Amino acid sequence: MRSKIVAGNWKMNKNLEETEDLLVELAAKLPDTKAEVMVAPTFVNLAAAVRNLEASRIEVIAQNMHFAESGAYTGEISADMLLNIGVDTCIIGHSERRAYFGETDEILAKKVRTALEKGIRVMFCFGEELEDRKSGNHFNVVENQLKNALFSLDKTDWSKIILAYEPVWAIGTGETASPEQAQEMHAFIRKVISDVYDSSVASNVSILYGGSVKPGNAEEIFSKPDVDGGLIGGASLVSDDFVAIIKAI
Ligand SMILES: O=C[C@H](O)COP(=O)(O)O
Repeated sequence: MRSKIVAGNWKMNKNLEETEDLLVELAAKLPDTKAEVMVAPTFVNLAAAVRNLEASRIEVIAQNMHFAESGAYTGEISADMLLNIGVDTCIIGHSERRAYFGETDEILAKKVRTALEKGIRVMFCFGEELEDRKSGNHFNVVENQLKNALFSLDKTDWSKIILAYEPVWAIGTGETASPEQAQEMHAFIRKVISDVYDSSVASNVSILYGGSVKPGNAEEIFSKPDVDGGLIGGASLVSDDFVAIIKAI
C-alpha cells in the first residue's frame, strides 16, 4: 500500500537561524495527518534540522548526494555522510540538478544505485520541458527518464523508491499542470512501470506531483487517484502555506 507524502524542498534558501525558526513553526503547527511529511533543508543545516525535529514526525531529507562512496570530490556529499547524521531519504534527479549541474540520466542511475545499496530511500524527480509538452513528446521523455535511471533496478528495490513528477515548465513559474494533466501523466507512469515490472510494483509506488503547488490548488491536485502527494518548493518556505498543503492531502 503506497504512502501519501508531502515534502518541502527548500532548495538554496534559509540560513541556520531561519531554518530552525521554520522548523519550530512547522513542528508546532503540524496537523494530524496520516501522510508522511518531509523537509529538505540545505546541506549545511541538515544536522541541525535532524536535532530540531527529534521529537517531531517530520522527516528531514537531503536534496542531493554523490554516487561515490568517498574520495576526491570537492564540494560533494556522500550517502554515508547523510546516514551518519540521521538522514536516510534523498532527492535525486531534480530538474535544477539536471539543468544547472549537468546531471545526466547516466549519473542519476549511478546515484540511485549507490543510494539503494547504502539503504537510502530515493525520491526520484523527473519531468518534461515545455518544448516536450508543446510537441506532444512529454510521455516519451518521461518514459525515457524512468527507463534510463530506474528500469535496471530489481523489483524489490522499488520499495525504497518514491517518484516525483515535476514538469519543468511548472516549477517556480506559478504555472501548474492542471489536475487532469497531472493525473494523466501519473496514470501513464504507473502503466509503464506495470509493463516493465508488474501491477503490484506500479500500484505500491508513491508518485508525487511537483510544480507551483500552493494552498489554493493542492486539494484538487491531490484529489486525483494516481497523485499521492506533492514535492513543494516555494510554498514550503512559509509555514502556514506548507501546513495548508499538508491539510489538503
Ligand atoms: O522541488 C520542488 C519543485 O521544484 C517545485 O517547486 P515550486 O513549488 O516552487 O514550483
